[in-house]
Amino acid sequence: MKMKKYDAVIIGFGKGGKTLAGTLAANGKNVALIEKDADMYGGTCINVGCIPSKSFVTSAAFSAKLDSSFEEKAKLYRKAVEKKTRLTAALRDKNYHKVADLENADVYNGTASFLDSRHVAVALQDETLELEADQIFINTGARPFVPPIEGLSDSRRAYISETILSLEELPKRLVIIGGGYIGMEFASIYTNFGSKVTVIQDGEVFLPREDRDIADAVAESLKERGVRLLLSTKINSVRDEETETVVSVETPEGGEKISADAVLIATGRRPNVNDLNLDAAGVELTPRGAVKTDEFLETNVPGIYAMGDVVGGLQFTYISLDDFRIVKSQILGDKKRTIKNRGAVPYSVFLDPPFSRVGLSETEAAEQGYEYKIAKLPAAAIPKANVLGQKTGLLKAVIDTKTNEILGAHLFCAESHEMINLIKLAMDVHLPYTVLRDTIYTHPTMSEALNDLFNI
Ligand SMILES: Cc1cc2nc3c(=O)[nH]c(=O)nc-3n(C[C@H](O)[C@H](O)[C@H](O)COP(=O)(O)OP(=O)(O)OC[C@H]3O[C@@H](n4cnc5c(N)ncnc54)[C@H](O)[C@@H]3O)c2cc1C
Ligand SMILES: NC(=O)c1ccc[n+]([C@@H]2O[C@H](COP(=O)([O-])OP(=O)(O)OC[C@H]3O[C@@H](n4cnc5c(N)ncnc54)[C@H](O)[C@@H]3O)[C@@H](O)[C@H]2O)c1
Repeated sequence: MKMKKYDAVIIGFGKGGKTLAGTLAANGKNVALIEKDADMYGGTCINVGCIPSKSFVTSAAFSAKLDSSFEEKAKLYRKAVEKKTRLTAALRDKNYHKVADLENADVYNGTASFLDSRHVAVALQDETLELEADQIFINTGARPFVPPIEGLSDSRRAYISETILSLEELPKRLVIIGGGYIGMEFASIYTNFGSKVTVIQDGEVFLPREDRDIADAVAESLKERGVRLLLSTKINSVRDEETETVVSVETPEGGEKISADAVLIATGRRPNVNDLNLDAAGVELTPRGAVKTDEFLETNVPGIYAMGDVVGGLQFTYISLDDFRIVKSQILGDKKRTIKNRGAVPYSVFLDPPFSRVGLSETEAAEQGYEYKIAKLPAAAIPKANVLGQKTGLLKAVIDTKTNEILGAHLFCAESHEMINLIKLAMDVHLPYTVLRDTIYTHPTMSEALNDLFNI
């Protein structure tokens, strides 16, 4: 086996890994970045995750505004797939060159597995290389979990998010298994494209982590847009027939057979550790199968770190990026940034309108014994929401009555994915809510709604 020595080996071309490769190289280190799939340079986000799905969100919202037949919508959908494919190809190329063109960084297209705690084998197409480094970074992401439902893995009409993004024929009837992030976003996307969407959720509570008033507003909006939500529903089997697939379910009201042209599996993503041969390095896993790290993202083996989805925490691109910041702080900086002090982590579910959240819900604030007050505003009261024709929604914030600081916020309204970042910043720097209430915002914008939301 040919051998090569580096200062750092990074396994996986995800957000954390590629950013770290550039930073280490800029700091004079020799770096190897290993990616097993040449169609995945740049990672999940730009190839099969955030970016292509948000390209679909935009195309679908445009399609929803048109008063056209299903056939015309199917044509627009095909164009949306083409647009998404062009976009991801351009980003992939850009991402590849951003690392591969660096003088002291090499990109290898092969599957990496540990030989021991300092050596990694890379299975290239026609040979296997051995790479040695004192620092090794695992950034291998996550892969979809496919539940053991009879007929599901064999169905030729069953897709995961990666593959449905390339399905060129708009399904007339789409069944989505799972009502989490991917389930909700794809339900919103495909209903806007013109599909008849049914979401099947095993749990009895819709959006279980959110306050009921907000979850109810989101569920109501999806139903009004034509999405059928089945809760507490067990799937017995998925069976392909000649022209359709039949999903047999047990709902609280009894058994039902749902016909579909496509079935999307959106039942969570599990850390990608299978190929890594972690035992050889002595790297431990958590009970849920993620790479176990301390708060500085170092594994139990000194010199081996992990970043992103493979760590088993929140699965967002910006968490992978922040993991990079933590690792950078460890190996090049003051060692102060950790997963405990990275601040409030906001999230957005890109529905139409989007739903965004940061910090505590009202239920959590009550459970944790805070004395709090609630600020609420219907989206219909916001001038910009009326301009946009997006009057659906509700904004809610939880405020600590002792400190006047914001404990958390749920924003279900147009542009909430932008607004939530303002609230996150206010929380991180411990601003009293009155600052957001009294500040000048440009007009007409959705952000200016914070003047009114916090006017309590
Ligand atoms: C449909 C969808 C929509 C999403 N939307 C959003 C969103 O809007 N906002 C958001 O923040 N997040 C979103 N996410 C989540 C986000 O994409 C992930 O959290 C993020 O991309 C994870 O990045 P990462 O750095 O952990 O690794 P990844 O980007 O997953 O990269 C890991 C890479 O490692 C490679 N690899 C794996 N094993 C090996 C091996 N043994 N050897 C070599 N290479 C290997 C893989 O091929 C992959 O390219 C979405 C995810 C999906 C699926
Ligand atoms: N906007 C965003 O930031 C965004 C968008 C998409 C995905 N993501 C990331 O991708 C990850 C994966 O998303 P996801 O939606 O696959 O996972 P998820 O964990 O968010 O949701 C999975 C859902 O499937 C349900 N489920 C599981 N097995 C089932 C079964 N047999 N029948 C019916 N329902 C079942 C679960 O109860 C859960 O509600 C998320 O954790 C998220 O971090 C983020």
